[in-house]
Amino acid sequence: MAIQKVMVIGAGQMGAGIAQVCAQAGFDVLVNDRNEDDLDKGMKNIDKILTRAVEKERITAQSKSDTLNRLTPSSQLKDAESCDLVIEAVVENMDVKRKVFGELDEVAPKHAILASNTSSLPITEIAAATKRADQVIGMHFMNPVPVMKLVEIIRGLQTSDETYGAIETMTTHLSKTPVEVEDFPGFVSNRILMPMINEAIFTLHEGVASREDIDTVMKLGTNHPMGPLTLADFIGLDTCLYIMEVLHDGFGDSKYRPCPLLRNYVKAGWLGKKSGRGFYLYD
Ligand SMILES: CC(=O)CC(=O)SCCNC(=O)CCNC(=O)[C@H](O)C(C)(C)COP(=O)(O)OP(=O)(O)OC[C@H]1O[C@@H](n2cnc3c(N)ncnc32)[C@H](O)[C@@H]1OP(=O)(O)O
Ligand SMILES: NC(=O)C1=CN([C@@H]2O[C@H](COP(=O)(O)OP(=O)(O)OC[C@H]3O[C@@H](n4cnc5c(N)ncnc54)[C@H](OP(=O)(O)O)[C@@H]3O)[C@@H](O)[C@H]2O)C=CC1
Repeated sequence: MAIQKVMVIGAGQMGAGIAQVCAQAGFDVLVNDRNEDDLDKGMKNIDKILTRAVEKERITAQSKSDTLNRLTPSSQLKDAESCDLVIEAVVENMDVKRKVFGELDEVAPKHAILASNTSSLPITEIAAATKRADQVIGMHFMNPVPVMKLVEIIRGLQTSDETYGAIETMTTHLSKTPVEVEDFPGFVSNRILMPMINEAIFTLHEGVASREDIDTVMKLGTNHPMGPLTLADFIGLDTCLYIMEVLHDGFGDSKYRPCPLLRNYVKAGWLGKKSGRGFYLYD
């Protein structure tokens, strides 16, 4: 069955971006969050990004209003009963994701595909919380979603070819490039990116250079658009720590141990740009 209606769960930075690109591609989208304030903030963020796109003449005012009309806020998982695809983008925690998938399995129609935007967690284990493991898949968007062209598509052990094909087609429809990846911790993107970020944090922790100089070296010396500490703040330090823990546990190799400074910052509530403070301060 063709995908027409989508629910995105979690209206944080990733969920809002995913909802936006789905609506821009013509899908009807329910934007779900358990927290009314987060939901409101997510919807306002989408409006802000679309307004900026109109100002820059990248889209028309009509296209902005058509996109907004396709987006409907939702505060109950039960609303998934009308959807063909659900994309989960809640916190990077296996227990939380398994709970969401278990509940979704009860309410989503039998034909619906359940996708996770997880950065690193095993899709096979998330799928095992449902009775439709063949219809569960990883659909890993990159941040910021409206700008970044890649989606890693991760097959769990039981993901069917039909499910894979539907998500590959959907990804192309969103004007993104799909790449098929096996279900290994951190997939490809974060297995490579996150140890680099973690090493940058060790470099700061050991006093090798200041935060600004570490970022400058990687920006000017290796042409990265953002330095690794700025990028960590942008991703969210909690998410970076969760991903390092998944790599560390998943491979059992000490080379993935999270830097103690990263742990301290997360314990302090310094989660990066989203909390106003990480390696840098934000307004
Ligand atoms: C953790 C995971 O699981 C996986 C991940 O996602 S890892 C993170 C992957 N992402 C990255 O590595 C991002 C690295 N950074 C970059 O590519 C760039 O710095 C950036 C695209 C974020 C910003 O680019 P920039 O040139 O520094 O700034 P800026 O000129 O303001 O923005 C460039 C364009 O992106 C758009 N943009 C920037 N931030 C945006 C956002 N949050 N949402 C939507 N659009 C955004 C701007 O509107 C601008 O569009 P135009 O070209 O039409 O003007
Ligand atoms: N940040 C990034 O660069 C990237 C992140 N990802 C992945 O995307 C996912 C989300 O990350 P991100 O958007 O950054 O996180 P955020 O913290 O910005 O947003 C997560 C949102 O999900 C909500 N939420 C948490 N639990 C539930 C639940 N049970 N039901 C409904 N909503 C819930 C949170 O609300 P509340 O505040 O109430 O907890 C919050 O609004 C993670 O799996 C992450 O690994 C993937 C690619 C890139």
